[in-house]
Amino acid sequence: MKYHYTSDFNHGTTDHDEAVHSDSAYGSSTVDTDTEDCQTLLETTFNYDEDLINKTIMVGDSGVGKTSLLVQYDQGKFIHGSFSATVGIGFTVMLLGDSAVGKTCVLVRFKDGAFLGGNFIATVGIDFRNKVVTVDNVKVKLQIWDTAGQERFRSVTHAYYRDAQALLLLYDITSKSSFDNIRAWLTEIHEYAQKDVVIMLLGNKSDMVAERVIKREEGEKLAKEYGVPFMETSAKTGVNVELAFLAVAKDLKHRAAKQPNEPKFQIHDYIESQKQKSGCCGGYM
Ligand SMILES: Nc1nc2c(ncn2[C@@H]2O[C@H](COP(=O)(O)OP(=O)(O)OP(=O)(O)O)[C@@H](O)[C@H]2O)c(=O)[nH]1
Repeated sequence: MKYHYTSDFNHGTTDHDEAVHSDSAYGSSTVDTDTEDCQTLLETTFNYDEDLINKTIMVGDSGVGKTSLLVQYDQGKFIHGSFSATVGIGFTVMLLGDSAVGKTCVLVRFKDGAFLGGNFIATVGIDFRNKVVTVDNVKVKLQIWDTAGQERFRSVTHAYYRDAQALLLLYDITSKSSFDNIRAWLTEIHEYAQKDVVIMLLGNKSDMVAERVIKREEGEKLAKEYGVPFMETSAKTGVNVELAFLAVAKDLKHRAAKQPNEPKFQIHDYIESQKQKSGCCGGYM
């Protein structure tokens, strides 16, 4: 079982803390504990309570130790000599979609450049990781929230929607139900997310050519209907993963720094031009 909680999660009232390690922005890799043991542990000790969700924001001068305090709280250790100023401009990106479409794998591919193969371990609750990217010579920190696709965690993720500035909505090109559910996800997004949130539709697992059941054109058509950009990605091969995050970062950065007379950033054109540069595949809207 892939067990995640973030520092936003109140975990003071359950007794899972010692047995479970967090895999957050400062963690190295996803922690896979013995599946059966952890499943039992979860069933017996994880009493999810919506009321326990809270948020803590740390403020203070640069260098006072905010990041170190968070690492200490999150991992129980102090990282010596690791000071690097947290960059000033940052955005929150949320990954959404049915369970097993590949949200965690896409995030790990983007963050660590690796593919999490092997047994599928469903995310519990919500996890986050940070990655700094450079957009037009400006460092932009993306805090990326990986949500659990399973229905039973839906109320947890709802609580986070309104803080997200961009949403990457995934389906699996080998799963018709995950594609069919995209409309329901978009309805939910319109209900809970900010009105001007950046949305991108991703058809993941494009490497699984033989198992494909959703044509690229179907993804393109749906994206067009909702007026959102679209790409097919593969967490396994890495195709279009970085481009998806960078396009979103660029769009958000342009919005944040836009002068009154400056034209709006055209995310569709950007994606197209980047794909042509890399000679890459994958559809877009
Ligand atoms: N071939 C292939 N397999 C993938 C790809 N992305 C994910 N997978 C596999 O699909 C399964 C599910 O991946 P996850 O990333 O854990 O799925 P998720 O969307 O995070 O699922 P939840 O945490 O339950 O919401 C795993 O077995 C992955 O190895 C991909 O691009 N290609």
